[in-house]
Amino acid sequence: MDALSCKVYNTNLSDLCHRRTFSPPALVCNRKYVFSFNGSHGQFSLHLNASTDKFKMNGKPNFQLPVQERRLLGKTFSFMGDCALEENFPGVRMNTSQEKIGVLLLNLGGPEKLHDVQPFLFNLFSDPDIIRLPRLFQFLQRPLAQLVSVLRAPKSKEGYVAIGGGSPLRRITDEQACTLKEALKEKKVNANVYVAMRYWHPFTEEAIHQIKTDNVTKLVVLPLYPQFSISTSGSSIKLLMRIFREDAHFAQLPISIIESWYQREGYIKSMADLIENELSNFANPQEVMIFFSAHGVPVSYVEDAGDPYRDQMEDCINVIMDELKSRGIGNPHTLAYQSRVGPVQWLKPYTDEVLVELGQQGVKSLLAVPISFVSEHIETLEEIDMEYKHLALESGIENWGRVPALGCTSSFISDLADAVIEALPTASLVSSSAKDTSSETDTDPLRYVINLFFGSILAFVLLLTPKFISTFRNFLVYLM
Ligand SMILES: C=CC1=C(C)c2cc3[nH]c(cc4nc(cc5[nH]c(cc1n2)c(C)c5CCC(=O)O)C(CCC(=O)O)=C4C)c(C)c3C=C
Ligand SMILES: [Fe+2]
Repeated sequence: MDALSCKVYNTNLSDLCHRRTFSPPALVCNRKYVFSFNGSHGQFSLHLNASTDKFKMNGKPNFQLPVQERRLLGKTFSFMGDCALEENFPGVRMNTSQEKIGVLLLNLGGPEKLHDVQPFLFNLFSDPDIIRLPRLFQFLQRPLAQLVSVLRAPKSKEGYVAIGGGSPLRRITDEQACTLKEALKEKKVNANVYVAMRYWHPFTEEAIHQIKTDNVTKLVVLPLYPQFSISTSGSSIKLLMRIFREDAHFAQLPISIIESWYQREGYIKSMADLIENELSNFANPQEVMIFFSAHGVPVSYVEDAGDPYRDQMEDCINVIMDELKSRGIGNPHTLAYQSRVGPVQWLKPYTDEVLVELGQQGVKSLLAVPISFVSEHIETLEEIDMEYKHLALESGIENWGRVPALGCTSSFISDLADAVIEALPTASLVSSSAKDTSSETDTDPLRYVINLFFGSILAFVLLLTPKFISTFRNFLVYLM
């Protein structure tokens, strides 16, 4: 490891503008080298694939170091010109016996029995990242969650009854955790893999407790959502950061958080494999419309709160379609958003409306591709397989297919293992000084009383306005 010397010269990037020495590569796997250094904008990791000569910066494949001349000389890599990098190949490294690596998988969680549905919905709607109330009204979050969960529960239960009486999410996530542990082991990394659900068992707090008990010395946090949204990975990461800041144990633990990974080659190729495979089941594969259906979020998340979800989703689909094109598959495709809840505007176009339009336009064969989630769940098994299939057939579409969720597909899990390995060198201490403004209201009693006082007055005034009354009525009608 010490034999490494790795320097970058004269690049025009602000963070690489000085001569820098990188860390030794923390792990080498299939000739992939990962170096890290602290730049003025935070910690960076540089990924070098010695087989393909390609660089990745902080997991982004499009990042190109301005390299003018490259030479591979025996055991020395030399990059000259704008950037130079030299290293002696250090050989394969296993994590040491003192090092205990933990991988924390983040997921949503789902009710296992019908009896769990209402409390699960209460947990979901209590999350300020799911129902985003203006600051002054945040004290209404829990009463509103109680009301909405009770009203929504009967409709939700119907869905869970249709898929066998409960969510398969816990079982599938546990299987993914086991398979990931095995994949890491094959790549010479011994790690424990933990599951943290946001709204049902095993809750995030349970996983955190286990990580402490096991004396994990380095942690990689991996959300099981390919694309980032405030409402999914964002909410789970926010909760984790709060726990980490409040627990002295985690102040000493190097942690690396992978926020999104939809652009990873292994994921893209695995999705393309599934699509290619399902297309081959149609009588005329080249005529099939590839219909990506993503879970929606309210438009305000993207347009007001800066959620990158829509951009990442569109980018993800473009990359998958490029991969398919490179395999000679040039089918038409479209993207729509499903599963909206409540009276606000959600990302458009809506899946149900597009299906009807496609039927009217004469599309006869359609392959539905669930794209925002990597395991089967109520919205694939009930909403897509039952409701949307029925709607599509009614609208004139004759041949229907659906791509399965990735689940434990080996190429996909192997890629997740690579993502974990690549994230290890960037693990660093979570700053205790970073301020979490979302919890301020809960912890500052004066602010809470002021909010309660003015919020109650505002709520009272609003309650009397006709617009509010009709919005609220729509809201309830929509939920039931
Ligand atoms: C990327 C995936 C998801 C996003 C984005 C998302 C946002 C989001 N969801 C709701 C409301 C509900 N979601 C529900 C279930 C549910 N949601 C996701 C994924 C995303 N949600 C999954 C995987 C599941 C299913 C879990 C399971 O049991 O299998 C539900 C409960 C089911 C129902 O009643 O329809 C609700 C409600 C909102 C409001 C939101 C964004 C703000
Ligand atoms: Fe959802």
